[in-house]
Amino acid sequence: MRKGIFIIGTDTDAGKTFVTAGLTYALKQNKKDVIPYKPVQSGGNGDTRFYKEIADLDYSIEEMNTYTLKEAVSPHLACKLENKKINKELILNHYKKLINSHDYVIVEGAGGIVVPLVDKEYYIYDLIKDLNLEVVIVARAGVGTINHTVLTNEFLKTQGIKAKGIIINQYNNKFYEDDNIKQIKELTNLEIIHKFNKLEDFSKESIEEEYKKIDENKLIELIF
Ligand SMILES: Nc1ncnc2c1ncn2[C@@H]1O[C@H](COP(=O)(O)OP(=O)(O)OP(=O)(O)O)[C@@H](O)[C@H]1O
Ligand SMILES: C[C@H](N)[C@H](N)CCCCCC(=O)O
Ligand SMILES: [Mg+2]
Repeated sequence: MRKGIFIIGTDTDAGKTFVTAGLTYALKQNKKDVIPYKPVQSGGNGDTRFYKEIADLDYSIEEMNTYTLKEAVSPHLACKLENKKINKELILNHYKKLINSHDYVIVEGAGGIVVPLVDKEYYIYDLIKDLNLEVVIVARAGVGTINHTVLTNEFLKTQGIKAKGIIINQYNNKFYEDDNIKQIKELTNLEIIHKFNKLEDFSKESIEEEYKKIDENKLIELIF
């Protein structure tokens, strides 16, 4: 069976792209047919370039993305600045094509869960529902994450979107980070699927080293 998952963040810069590329890398290492998909990116095509470079993908940027917007601001505003309007049908059709031709599709959101794609009309959570996908939440390890993560999970519940678990990013071995994770577990009742360390050196080599620690089987079992 072909399978998709939607990666949401507790905020922009939480590490969705880093995690999406990591999951892609791990599945690819395991000889799985996987493609990452970023429906809407604002601030250029950095996310899809990152997937391509870090996971050594042969896919073109266009295969992995529907809308690239210039300004690094909320997609609804970035669209307005270019006189564009996101057409959800294009995204839904793009996703359908991918899920019909790959075993695993990993979809990355933009920013957090309540980000407008079309002003007053269409939000990231609407897209998740239209795609009929479950989500994985990417959360930071550091101070501020309890509130962000619990609010994200509570909002998902109001929308009837199921969270499969949480991936902690930028873990830096601090005592308060362990307590943050404990609090998040207790308050959300969600599984902590994986913990990615904070890398001092964000080079391809050290990123790959971090990705090699992923247990692919556990990942497939918990996410898909
Ligand atoms: N584990 C990590 N260790 C060190 N730096 C990291 C790590 N994860 C992410 N970063 C840094 O944080 C930045 C933002 O991460 P990333 O691009 O994955 O966020 P995002 O959630 O995808 O943001 P967006 O909403 O723009 O898509 C990265 O460019 C990198 O500099
Ligand atoms: C530009 C940034 N890196 C993302 N691509 C878009 C983040 C939108 C956030 C909107 C908001 O929640 O205020
Ligand atoms: Mg990103």
